[in-house]
Amino acid sequence: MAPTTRPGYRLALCATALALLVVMLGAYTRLTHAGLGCPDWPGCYGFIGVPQNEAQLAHAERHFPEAPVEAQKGWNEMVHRYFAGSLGLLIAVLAAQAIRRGGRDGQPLKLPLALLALVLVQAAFGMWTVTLKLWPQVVSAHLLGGFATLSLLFLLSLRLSGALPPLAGVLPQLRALAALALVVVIGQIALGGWVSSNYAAVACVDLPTCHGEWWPATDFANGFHLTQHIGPNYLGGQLDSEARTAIHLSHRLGAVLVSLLLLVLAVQLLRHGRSRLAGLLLLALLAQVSLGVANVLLHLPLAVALAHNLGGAALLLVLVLINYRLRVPVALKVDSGLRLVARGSLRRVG
Ligand code: HEM
Repeated sequence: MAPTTRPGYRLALCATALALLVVMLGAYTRLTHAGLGCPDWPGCYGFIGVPQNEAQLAHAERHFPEAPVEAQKGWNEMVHRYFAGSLGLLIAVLAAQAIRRGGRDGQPLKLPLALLALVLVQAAFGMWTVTLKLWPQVVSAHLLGGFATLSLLFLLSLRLSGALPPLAGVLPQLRALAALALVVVIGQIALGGWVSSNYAAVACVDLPTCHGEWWPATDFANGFHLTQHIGPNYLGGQLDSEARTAIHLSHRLGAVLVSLLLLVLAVQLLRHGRSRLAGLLLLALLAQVSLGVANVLLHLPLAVALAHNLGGAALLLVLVLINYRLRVPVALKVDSGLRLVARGSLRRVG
């Protein structure tokens, strides 16, 4: 039986693609040091675009003397905001449609509502990113929120796609392993955000050693002092070299842990006949580790840093897909007279 998609599927898919673009634009803004390209929010020096003519530039100088206009950085920031705003509207439409359908016929309701709440929180974090002048805690939370929005939209698309999940029983251990892998990858993404927002990417420029040593001088207490408030302006980073080294090394060690765990998961998927999922996982992992290594050895070229961000998103989506495939969230009728009644179990009907 060919799977039939549910209403809202195409819109959810468009929103997922747009979320990926917004995440990439956010990374571009961060990596081009344009996070403070507009010193206010939601406007830019009080305008809906970047100040251009003489009167607007004079207004900007009068009201924001400490932040001279840099048109390119301003546009990087504003383009990200406009695309993020459009994504918010799209999610609001998805939520309104879900409310109208009232969760009938297995249509998701809680997920679109959770997405709406999340995108509103993201808007607030976007504002704090600017008003708290790139405080790393806020920048990292904003990055994680972006990845969460993307993953949940992808999950919504999967649930609306109507594709039948595999029928064969799945071992609870395999499901638990996949769930653990998802959590660990989220942790690694958070660490990556912390590296980026603390400008620790080039804290070590050799690999696998750092400063020519296997374990150089590090300061974990300051590197992970989450309530620290050094400022006032965090652009370019404020931590000293040893604290940045600690952050950088943690992300490397995290990558080793992630790789080992994902390799075990891939082997288990293969053993359970899920070779395509295993292949996808290995491909995403290999690409992400290679891009991470290239980031270090080539001293963070913009294109590689952007691709590493995209790779993190791809790895996350692959894990969402695997976890979804290993679970059976809704009752689905199938031709053979078998009905899927609960997570992975089969019952004959009729
Ligand atoms: C294995 C899975 C990995 C994941 C999921 C991951 C994820 C991430 C993410 C999400 C970021 C933040 C990007 C941004 O802010 O735009 C990041 C940053 C970074 N990662 Fe990874 N990473 C992984 C492996 C590695 C490896 C193996 C290395 C190198 C040894 C590495 C080096 C870096 C560096 C240098 C940055 C900072 C880039 C910047 O400042 O923008 N990563 N990582």
